[in-house]
Amino acid sequence: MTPPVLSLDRVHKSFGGITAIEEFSLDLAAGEVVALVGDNGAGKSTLVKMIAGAHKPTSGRILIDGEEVSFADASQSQSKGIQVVYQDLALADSQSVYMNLFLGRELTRGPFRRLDRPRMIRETEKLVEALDVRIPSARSVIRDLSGGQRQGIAIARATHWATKLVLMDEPTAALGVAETAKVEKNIESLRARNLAILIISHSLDQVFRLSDRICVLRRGKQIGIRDTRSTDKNEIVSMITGLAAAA
Ligand SMILES: Nc1ncnc2c1ncn2[C@@H]1O[C@H](COP(=O)(O)OP(=O)(O)OP(=O)(O)O)[C@@H](O)[C@H]1O
Repeated sequence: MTPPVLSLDRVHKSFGGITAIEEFSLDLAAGEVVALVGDNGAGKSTLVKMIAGAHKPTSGRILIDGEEVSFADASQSQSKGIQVVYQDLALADSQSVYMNLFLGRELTRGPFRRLDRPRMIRETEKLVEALDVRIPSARSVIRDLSGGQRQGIAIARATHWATKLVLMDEPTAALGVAETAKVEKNIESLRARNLAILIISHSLDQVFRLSDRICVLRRGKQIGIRDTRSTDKNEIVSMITGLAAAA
């Protein structure tokens, strides 16, 4: 049997005296979209950062393809095919689109390893066209782009490099309706490529549109996991808040 792409096994995280995650377990399969929901401070970002290698779990295990991993930093998770799209995007504002797409993995040519700008530009153009990200040019500087265009670039970068798992921390929080729809289409195409996707979203409409399963956190506690098709917003809201569901 193929092991899950990602397994979290009783992961716990505290920051000094603050418990951010009590104990969290989840298996995520290839081609599956799991939504992580919970109120502010529930521990969602902390969980994503642990998977991405930005934080180390205090205890518990993280497995990729059935193998335990312990990432010292984000570049180690990237080399396992994991990419993150953060709320604040982590793009280099003063750099061009194509340099951002290849940040840290720039293409070079010749014995002096000069930057192969024409190839990076060509590949960027192909990618943004395939993902329908409308930007003036691959040479545009990030700070001159709109929020939606930037998010498109962040997702294009994740799409280009991810081979297993994409983590998304509120990818559409700052976007309008049309831009959100485009991002959701991109998420669907990642799923179609058999990537596993863990998405944090505060929009339950979005969560119900995109996810196969919904995992609820409340103040660091894993409240439960539901199949999206066999639950409803009432139940999820009551799990998030701890209050009884409305009749
Ligand atoms: N680096 C840190 N140092 C200390 N405490 C932290 C750190 N990061 C997160 N926390 C704490 O851990 C808890 C969970 O925070 P986290 O950001 O993971 O929540 P969240 O569910 O992503 O919230 P939001 O929806 O507001 O982004 C909070 O109590 C937060 O203050």
